[in-house]
Order: sequence, then structure tokens, then C-alpha cells
Amino acid sequence: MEGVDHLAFERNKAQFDVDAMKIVWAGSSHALEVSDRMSRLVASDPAFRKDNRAMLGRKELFKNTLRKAAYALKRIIELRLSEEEASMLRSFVDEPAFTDLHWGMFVPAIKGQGTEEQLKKWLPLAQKMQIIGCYAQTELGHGSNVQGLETTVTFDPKTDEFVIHSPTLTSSKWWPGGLGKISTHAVVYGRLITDGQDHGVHGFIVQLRSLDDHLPLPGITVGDIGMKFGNGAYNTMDNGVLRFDHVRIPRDQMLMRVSRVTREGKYVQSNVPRQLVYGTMVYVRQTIVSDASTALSRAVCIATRYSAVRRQFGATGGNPESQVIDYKTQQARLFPLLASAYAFRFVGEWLKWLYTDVMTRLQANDFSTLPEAHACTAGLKSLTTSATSDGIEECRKLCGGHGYLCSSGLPELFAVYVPTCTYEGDNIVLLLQVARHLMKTISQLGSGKKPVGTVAYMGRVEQLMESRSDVQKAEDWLNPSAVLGAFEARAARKSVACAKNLSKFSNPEEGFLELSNDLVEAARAHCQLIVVSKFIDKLQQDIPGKGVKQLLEVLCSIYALFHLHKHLGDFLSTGCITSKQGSLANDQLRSLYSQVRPNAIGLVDAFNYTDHYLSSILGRYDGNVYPKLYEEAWKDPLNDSVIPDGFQEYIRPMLKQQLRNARL
Ligand SMILES: CCCCCCCCCC/C=C\CCCCCCC/C=C/C(=O)SCCNC(=O)CCNC(=O)[C@H](O)C(C)(C)COP(=O)(O)OP(=O)(O)OC[C@H]1O[C@@H](n2cnc3c(N)ncnc32)[C@H](O)[C@@H]1OP(=O)(O)O
Ligand SMILES: Cc1cc2nc3c(=O)[nH]c(=O)nc-3n(C[C@H](O)[C@H](O)[C@H](O)COP(=O)(O)OP(=O)(O)OC[C@H]3O[C@@H](n4cnc5c(N)ncnc54)[C@H](O)[C@@H]3O)c2cc1C
Repeated sequence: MEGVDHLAFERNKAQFDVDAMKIVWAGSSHALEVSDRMSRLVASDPAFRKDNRAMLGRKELFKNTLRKAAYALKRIIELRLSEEEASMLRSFVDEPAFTDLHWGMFVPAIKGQGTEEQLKKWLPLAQKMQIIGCYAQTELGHGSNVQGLETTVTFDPKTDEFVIHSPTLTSSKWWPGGLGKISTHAVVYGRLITDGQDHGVHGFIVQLRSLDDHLPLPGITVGDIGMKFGNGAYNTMDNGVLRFDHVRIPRDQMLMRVSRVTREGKYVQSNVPRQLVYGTMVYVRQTIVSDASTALSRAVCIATRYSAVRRQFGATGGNPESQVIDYKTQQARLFPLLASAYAFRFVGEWLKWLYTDVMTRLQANDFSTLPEAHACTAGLKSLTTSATSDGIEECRKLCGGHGYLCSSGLPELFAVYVPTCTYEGDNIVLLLQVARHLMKTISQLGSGKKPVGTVAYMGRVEQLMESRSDVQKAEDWLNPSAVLGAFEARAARKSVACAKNLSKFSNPEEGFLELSNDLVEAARAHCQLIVVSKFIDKLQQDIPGKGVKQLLEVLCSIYALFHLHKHLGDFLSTGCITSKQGSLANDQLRSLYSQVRPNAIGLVDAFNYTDHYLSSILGRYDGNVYPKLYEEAWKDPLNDSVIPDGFQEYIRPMLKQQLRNARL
């Protein structure tokens, strides 16, 4: 029935102030107001329609993305939107596009690695979109191993220029988004060579295409790398290939904040650490953590609403069948994902703060927190994107057969989301970076260097090696200090075990390779501890609204106890808890799921997503699923005609032949 809220009875069950929760989710009343206004602006404009993406061929799909990007910019200018509003509007357009790389990596790379002079020259051009840029780092032969890049950038003192060259097939730039067809410029990473000496990888601003006719400049071969996973999905992006044949650029197009080359060809390093060349990745990894909560919450919103609508089995005495959300197994799969969406929101907020703090310190030449920023962004990017990818797929299964339809919104969300496990650093490679940080921290304990930030607990390692959980009954697990104690002890013990095993190797690098599986597990335990502790910290804040804080406490306990249950082997084998305490945690989880149940729809309504943004019939706000699914099926191009193309040509003769054979 049109206009009827089929989920109203669920909404009435909520025991908390949903509007107050919306503010917590958005981060502030101001952020909620802006995101609400921008999402409605996009949803109400037919130019931003996106329900037909899965049906479009690549060229049409891509052209449509270009139209939307240009139209979005036109609206941003017409409506005089602020930077914050413009960025929200672009995110609600909800279609991967060259603009993501322009705003998300090209501009930040210049900002982070350019000198004041370079900022003055390039930023206004980029900000007014008079040039369009991408981030060209990865090559056909090397992505993870940045130091292994092969593109050469050789200084020619005669002309005061750099000569960029792709000496091998594997040195072809491969993957950069926006590169294939649209970017006019790129920040290109290559090996800097002066006077025959290789100084390693540096960034350079390179013009790729003419600003007059958009043709590639001389010496440049550029194109798209081809179709990617899923229909629609990430194929709106022109990931590209790029080769240089001795292309010349002026010397001042080397990004020179970290190091520079003088007119005479002398290589000069500034006092800034060379790792700042990797700064753009740190920035993007931080944004990816917040985006994980957005992607996961979308999937969870769809699966939760549909689970309340869907009924199977259990009809008794004339009563309707059971809502699938009432099955304990459905709750045990769904509610930890709901809790994870909130957990990732808060850890994302904290990571943004950490990043801003590091940037402020860098301005004052304080580089002390850079390793912590690298480890946290790398580890949390890895943890949250892996969990979100798995979570989206779990939500598809939670929706049964209908979850597999494109109109559920879940297949496209999954296809767009999964590459986050690979881009901006393969998730395993990034966890190994965290493990290095942990091993370094432990190795420095003896020297009296006090660990700070997220590794501060390592300073209490002796106590953590001995500690025993004092949980005696299920409710004791609601105590944040019981949870923190167990997670800290597990993380510390796993790291210490790795450090001890490493010390048995005469060659530490060999040991690191041999023990890498254990190191990855230790890094994961550390990252889960960060998520749990930042959720607990969030609950120390003043959180207004009836029942809001109480429900967040429930979600925080679910996040922690679900992971304790999932990784029970870890907690038991390290001796942090007993098997009795493990089973008490499980008892407590069941009770927590029951507390979430009446509030489940309210908790996903608090994400404040429009139907346009969710793009899912199963996740419709009004729960009117079946008529809309039925209606949607008839829109498929296959249903344009009763008899499909190809039937007369192939199937009719085949049928006839088979009938003739049968008669013989
Ligand atoms: C239905 C529609 C639905 C729509 C749904 C929407 C959802 C979509 C979500 C979208 C989300 C966000 C959008 C953002 C837009 C961006 C799109 C992104 C596109 C992708 C871009 C890319 O992938 S760019 C390329 C990225 N490449 C990598 O990440 C490479 C990974 N490798 C590395 O980072 C390094 O090489 C590695 C760290 C692994 C090793 O480096 P190496 O030089 O070998 O270093 P080491 O020897 O190991 O270490 C040296 C010391 O340096 C320290 N260190 C390393 N890295 C850093 C760093 N980044 N910062 C600071 N310090 C660093 C390291 O710790 C060592 O220190 P030590 O003290 O010497 O031990
Ligand atoms: C959709 C998408 C968009 C992208 N956009 C861009 C872009 O805009 N700009 C850009 O420059 N790049 C981009 N990339 C490239 C991306 O950053 C790289 O693909 C990514 O960093 C992974 O590197 P790789 O492909 O070399 O993987 P590999 O390192 O070859 O990984 C292959 C396997 O080897 C394993 N492995 C590798 N090294 C180790 C190790 N030391 N220890 C243990 N295991 C290891 C990995 O875990 C993985 O299982 C994009 C990629 C994708 C998929």
C-alpha cells in the first residue's frame, strides 16, 4: 500500500530518542542539518537518478557519471555551497568518479607535499577545477612495494627540467582512478635521479592532456585498464594506464616540501621526515575508516528493515508468521554488525582528531606522533574495511534470496566497496606495518622509552602478562574495565609472544617473514583493542537524549563481547580469561541482543538515510517491499517484449529440431 508506513509498529517500539541519536551519528546538530539538507537536495533532483546503473553498458554508464559530475559542480556554484556542503553533496551523489581522486588525493598530495609557492600556483587551479588531477603511484609491477617503483625522473641540468620515462612494461602506471580518460594532470611518483644517483621515490606534478583539445601530450600514452568487478559498481571510474616516453617537465613541478633539487642539480633534504612523501596515503586511510561506518551502516539499515518486514514460519492460532528479525540466529548475525557500524563511526571520529593533531604538530616541526598516525591509520583502515566488506556480504545473506537482486542495493554496494581492502594499501601489508610498530615499541621498553598513545598499555606489559579477569557473573562483562582488561591483556600477550619468537632469529627480517601470520594476528588484536577503547571513551562524554547513552552502552558491549566470543581461542590460549568467563560473555551477549531488538529499527533510522541514498527496495523507509519488488521486475529490459531477442534465431529452430528428432 502506497503511503502506509509498514514499519510504524516497529518504530513505536523504540525506547530512545531517535532524533538525539541522529545527532550523535552525524557528529553534531550542525553536521546533521547539513547532511540532511544535502541528501534531500540530491534525492529530489532527477538528474541524480541512479537506479538504472546495473543495466547500463560501460560507455553509457561512464558518460552518465561525467554528466552528473559536471551537473553537481554547476549546482554547487549556483547554490554557492560551502566546501563542507559541496563535499557532502558529492558523497550523496554516491557514484565513484574521477572527482573522488581529484578532491581526495590530487589536492591533498599538493597540499601535503608542495611548498608554499607550489600551493599558491596549483591549488587555485585545482580548486576551481580548471585542471583535473589524479594520483599516479601504482605500476603494473609494483603497488604495495612503493620503493620498488620503476618510473624514472631524471634531472637534466642543461634545460633545468626533469625527464620522466617508463623504462619497462612493468613500470607502466596502472590503476590510478580518473587517469584513464579524464585527468588533465597527475601527481606522478617515480625514482628521482640526479647526476646518476638514485634518491628513491618522489612526487611530481605532470600535465598529461592538452587543456585545449584534451589529447595526450607528446610522449604520453594513456587509456582505461578495462572492466572491473560487478555491473555498474566501480566501472563508473576510469582507472587508467600511463606510459612516459622521455616526457619533460620544469624542475619546479617536483613536490618540494620534503626534499628539493636545486638549479645546479643538487639534491637537498629538508628537516621533514622522508615518510611525508607517503602522507597522502595516511590522509586517505583516515577518511576510509569513517567511510567504512557509512558503507556498513547502509547494508545494516537494509538488512534490519527487511528482517522486520520478512516473515517465515511460526504462524500459530491465526497469528502471522514470525518476523525473521526475531530469530536469535538472525540477531546474532545482524546486531554485531549494527554495533560495528557505530563502533567504526566513533573510532573514525577519533582518528580524524588524531590526524588533525598530527598535522598541527607537523606545522610546528614536531614529527614525534607520525609513527603512531601511520600505525593507527594503516591498522584501522585494514580492520574496518575487511569487517565492512564481510559485513555487507553477511547482510546480503541475511536478506535471503531477495538480497541477491540488484534492486536490494547490496550487490552494487559490495562490488563498489570490496576494493577498499586492497587500495590505499593491501590489508595484510598494512597489518604488517602495525606489527612492525608493535615490535619496535616492545624492543624499546627496556631502554626506558615510555610508550604513548594507543600503545601506552604496553608500558604496563609486566602487569598485563600476569593479570587475570575477575569476571564472576555475566553482568560483570558490562563493566568497561573488565572488557578493557581482557582486550589489553590479549593484545599485549600476543605481541610479547611474537617478540619472544622473533628474538630467536639471528636475522630479524627473516624472523619477521617466518612469523608474519602471528604478527598479523597480534596487529589485529591491537586494532580491535583501539576500536573497543575508543567506543568506551566516547561513552565518557556527555550524551544527551532519552535512552541514547544507555543504548550506545549496549552496542559497545555487543561489539566487545562479540569479538571476545569470536576470538575466544585467543583469549583462552593467552590465559586472559577462563572458559567459564568466556561462556558468561556469551550469556551476556544473548541478553544484549534482546535489549537491541525493540530498538533495532530506531537505531538504523538514526543513520538518517534517504531512500535515494540507500537505493534499495528491501531497505525502503516505509517497508513496502513486496509491491515494489514486483513492480521493479517489470522494468527489466528483458521484459520489454514478451518474446526475447534470440528466441526466434536460436531456440525456436532448436525446439523444432528436437521435436523432429523425437518423431523419427
Ligand atoms: C552503490 C554505491 C556504493 C558507494 C559506496 C561508497 C563506499 C566507497 C568508499 C570510498 C572511500 C573513500 C573514498 C576516497 C577516495 C579515494 C579512492 C582511493 C583510490 C585508491 C588509491 C590508491 O590506492 S593510491 C596507492 C596506494 N598505495 C599504497 O597504499 C601502497 C602501500 N604501501 C605502502 O604504503 C608502503 O610501501 C609500505 C608502508 C607498505 C612500506 O613502505 P617502505 O617504504 O618499504 O617502508 P618500510 O621500509 O616498511 O618503512 C620505512 C619506515 O617508514 C614508515 N612508514 C611507512 N609508511 C608510512 C607512512 N605512510 N607514514 C609514515 N611512516 C610510514 C615505516 O613505519 C617505517 O618506519 P621505521 O621507523 O623505519 O620502522
Ligand atoms: C579499485 C582500485 C583503485 C585504485 N586506485 C589507485 C589510484 O588511484 N592510484 C594508485 O596509485 N593506485 C591505485 N590502486 C592500486 C592499489 O593501491 C594497489 O593495488 C594496492 O596498493 C595493492 O598493491 P598490489 O596491487 O601491488 O598488491 P600486491 O602487493 O601484489 O598484493 C598481492 C598479494 O600479495 C600479498 N603481499 C604483498 N606483499 C606482501 C608482504 N610483504 N607480505 C605478505 N603478503 C604480501 C598481499 O597481501 C596480496 O594478497 C587502486 C587499486 C584498485 C583495486
